[in-house]
Amino acid sequence: MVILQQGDYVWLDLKTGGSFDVPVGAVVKLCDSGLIQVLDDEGQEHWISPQNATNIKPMHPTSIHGVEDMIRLGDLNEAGILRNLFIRYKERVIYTYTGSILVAVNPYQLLPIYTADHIRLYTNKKIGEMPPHIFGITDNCYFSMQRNNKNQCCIISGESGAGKTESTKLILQFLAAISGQHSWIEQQVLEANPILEAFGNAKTIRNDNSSRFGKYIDIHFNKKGAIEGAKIEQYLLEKSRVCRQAPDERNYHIFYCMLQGMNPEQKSKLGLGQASDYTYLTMGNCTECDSRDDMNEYSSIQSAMKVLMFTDTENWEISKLLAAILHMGNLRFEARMVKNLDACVIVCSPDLAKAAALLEVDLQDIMTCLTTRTLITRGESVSTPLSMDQGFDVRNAFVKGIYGRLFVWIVDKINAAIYRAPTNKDRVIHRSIGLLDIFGFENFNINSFEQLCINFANENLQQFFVQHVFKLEQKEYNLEHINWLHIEFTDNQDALDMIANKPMNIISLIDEESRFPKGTDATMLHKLNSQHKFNANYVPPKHSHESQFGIQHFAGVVNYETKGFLEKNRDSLHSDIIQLVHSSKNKFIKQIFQADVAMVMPFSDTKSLFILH
Ligand SMILES: Nc1ncnc2c1ncn2[C@@H]1O[C@H](COP(=O)(O)OP(=O)(O)OP(=O)(O)O)[C@@H](O)[C@H]1O
Repeated sequence: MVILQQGDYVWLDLKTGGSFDVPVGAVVKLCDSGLIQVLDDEGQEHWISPQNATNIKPMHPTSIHGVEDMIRLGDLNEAGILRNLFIRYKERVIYTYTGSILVAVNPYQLLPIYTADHIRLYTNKKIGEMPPHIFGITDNCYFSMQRNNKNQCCIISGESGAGKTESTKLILQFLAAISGQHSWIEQQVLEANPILEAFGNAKTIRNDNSSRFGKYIDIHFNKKGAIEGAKIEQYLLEKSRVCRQAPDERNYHIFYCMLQGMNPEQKSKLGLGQASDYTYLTMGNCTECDSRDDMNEYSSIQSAMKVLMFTDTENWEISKLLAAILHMGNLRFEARMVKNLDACVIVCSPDLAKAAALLEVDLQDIMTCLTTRTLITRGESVSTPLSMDQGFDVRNAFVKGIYGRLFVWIVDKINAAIYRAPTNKDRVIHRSIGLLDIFGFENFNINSFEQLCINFANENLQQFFVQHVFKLEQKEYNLEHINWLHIEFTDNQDALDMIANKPMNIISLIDEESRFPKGTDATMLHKLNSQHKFNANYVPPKHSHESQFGIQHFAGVVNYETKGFLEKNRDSLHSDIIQLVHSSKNKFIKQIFQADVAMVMPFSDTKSLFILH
């Protein structure tokens, strides 16, 4: 039995029955009148009868005022962790350690904790010597690299809007400051961010500046510890956003910035108007974003591009492609019937002419490519009409293809400026810190192929964590015959095996069905069900007409809607589009499609046979 006194801190289990039901912290206000009166952390009063006192448990002293390192918590459970973060957050303390992990809670306001003084205070200090801080963990990382001559890596993970990108920028800022040279290369590394954000970030309902791609920045240091270069890798840009945005969301910032910031003369050369003129920019019914200044951003992007050695010509070529994308988005299709087959035509419009002019392709060729498809059977090419929906799909795939390749080209261009491959001599002293800024686990009302890819990436990160924190650590204890209490943990290896490792895994079945000409989302789901229905990590649809399947991820079950899965996975352009690019007089578009065009094998004078991955 628990005897409580006024002023005691307790855990109060309200058992609300919700999916996220954890006890909350509370303080005892009265307990001499039969009932116990408690006030919880959120300011709610509760009267508890002694019979219900099982709902109340005394709080460990470490949880009462919170701790800087949660490893020290006596109540090391979900409630203990959440309360610890909560009471610190109320005091505007956003950083807390859990051993070598830093937990950051987004303050959504500028706190005065990133000044030059803070940089000085955290430089060359041991973890624990100063209160938890992103600079503290970065300093630790930098000095481990220097002292132990070992490459380091920071993994930054969290849900959208949690503050990953801001944290990455703060880490970079600290590293630039302590590495001490303020060199040109250092400035170039810092200026890569505005460019990446312009082309890879967008306003979503959760975050006005949401990164729609993952990135890994490897920062290289010379033997004196100064930044001497960096290399950026990008993953999984959300290309669908170029053609479609959910309500209250925007397309990539660069489009709006360009329309606001470009001078009228340039705009008229590109035939551009304002954001509200373009279907691709208005699908979310939102062309402006309160927290952003598109016009000013445009000039920052321009100067960052100069720092990263984008020439004026390259810059102009990029603008031409962006403008062409906007004009393509305004094309109108009309349905027709041709020889009893669904067909379509493109309505002649200034947008069509402008797109053709900017892409430097024949107007008639664009029309043909977007409304028909050439099939090659037994050496003969046959043209079949596309339905209006198919025409839209081909147009959108083309546009996504341009934007996706443009993004890759831009990252390559940045790398050309900031990356210097180490010579053999350098390799010995070459040291690096890698920063992984990657999308966190996602579970929306409707989850699609993108969420499967994102959650798969997170399953891998979780396994990395499980390996290092539990498996390898416990193995070492055993080897050294250390007496220890086995720690229970959930190993997600089985889920990973089912998704991507074992034969007939989910990804391989999706891939296989995507390559199969007659494969549909439904046939794919059928194969997934037959293969995995008895796997504990697979949740088959309850009814045969359902188009969803579920996966038991480490962070919970996610249901995936399979409609559209194969189209997204195929993601390759049909051969006529590659042929169109091949015929273009625009050298830049040819350059960004280089790898695809190289796959074109001459077949006859006018037609080609394509082997696409
Ligand atoms: N340390 C911080 N101090 C002040 N504001 C912050 C901090 N971290 C994040 N924010 C605010 O939160 C917003 C969202 O942060 P950020 O873009 O870094 O999230 P994210 O985790 O990278 O999200 P996404 O996955 O959508 O890209 C920022 O634009 C900024 O306004």
